[in-house]
Amino acid sequence: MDIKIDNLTKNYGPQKAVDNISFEVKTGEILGFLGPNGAGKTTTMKMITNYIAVDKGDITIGGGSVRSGGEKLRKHIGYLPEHNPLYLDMAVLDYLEFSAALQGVPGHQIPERVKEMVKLCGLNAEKHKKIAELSKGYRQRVGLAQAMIHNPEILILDEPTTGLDPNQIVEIRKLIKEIGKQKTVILSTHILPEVEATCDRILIIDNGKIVADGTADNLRKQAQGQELLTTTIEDGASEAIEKALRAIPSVSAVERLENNRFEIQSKPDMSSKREVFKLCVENNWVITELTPTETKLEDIFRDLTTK
Ligand SMILES: Nc1ncnc2c1ncn2[C@@H]1O[C@H](COP(=O)(O)OP(=O)(O)OP(=O)(O)O)[C@@H](O)[C@H]1O
Repeated sequence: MDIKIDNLTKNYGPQKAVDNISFEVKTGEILGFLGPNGAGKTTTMKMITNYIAVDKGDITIGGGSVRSGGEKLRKHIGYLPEHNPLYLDMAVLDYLEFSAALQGVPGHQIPERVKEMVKLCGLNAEKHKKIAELSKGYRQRVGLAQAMIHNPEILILDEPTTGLDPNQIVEIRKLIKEIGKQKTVILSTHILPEVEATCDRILIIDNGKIVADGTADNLRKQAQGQELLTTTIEDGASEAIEKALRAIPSVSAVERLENNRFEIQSKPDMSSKREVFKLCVENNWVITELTPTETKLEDIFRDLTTK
């Protein structure tokens, strides 16, 4: 089920939280929603899940507008809110049965659905415990199970791995990736490697506006523009090597990192690899390292959101 967002705007009084954004998410796609604190991620997610009303613009889910059919559309959506509200006094199984009934799962299907979610979310060993007795990570798993209990076609996950230990993070990411093959998933996070590990596409929002939309590779390419190489060249004096590198016509800047290790920036749309190689052959210098430096997602994020 596809989600289409058209010119969506939300204000809280004078505070503009979401400012005229448009994007689409297709079935089978996992979209990573990134942005600094207060960027508008949760507000957007709350509008998609119909927890708060849209001010301007529209959201269509499977072709139906949230403006006219919000209640009906809710059954297609599973939502893990940022603070994962749970009934702490309930046992895991009771809570999941209760959530299933709330979400309109027919009574005779509830035991089977609960069983499936317990298995999928790795809750078997904890299923008889009260939620209050669970660790943070297991509470998060219960939140995920609750979000998926009615087998929704769309999953909206607000910071799903917050508070999890590294092992649990890997497991929950695996789980989301698996689920995302058939469903439409939007997840927000502050953890940049998480987006690379889990998401097909990244949307970066800042001050209520979309500032980037694409795959991690695309964003990197856009940000890179210029080739950046790290090289170690041996068997020559570092001053002479640096001078010769600077003289290569395609090179725009050279920075010496350590003794004979340099960072070479090429001019826009030019590559210096072959010239560096030829230079070393001519001078009997030996290249022991020549690697293109990847722009990190962190750098792209900082670049786009700290203006
Ligand atoms: N109920 C509210 N009343 C007034 N302002 C609000 C309310 N909820 C959010 N805001 C404001 O709207 C803006 C967007 O907030 P939102 O919670 O959507 O950001 P976010 O990207 O989810 O941030 P975070 O990463 O910190 O969770 C912020 O300036 C915030 O202070």
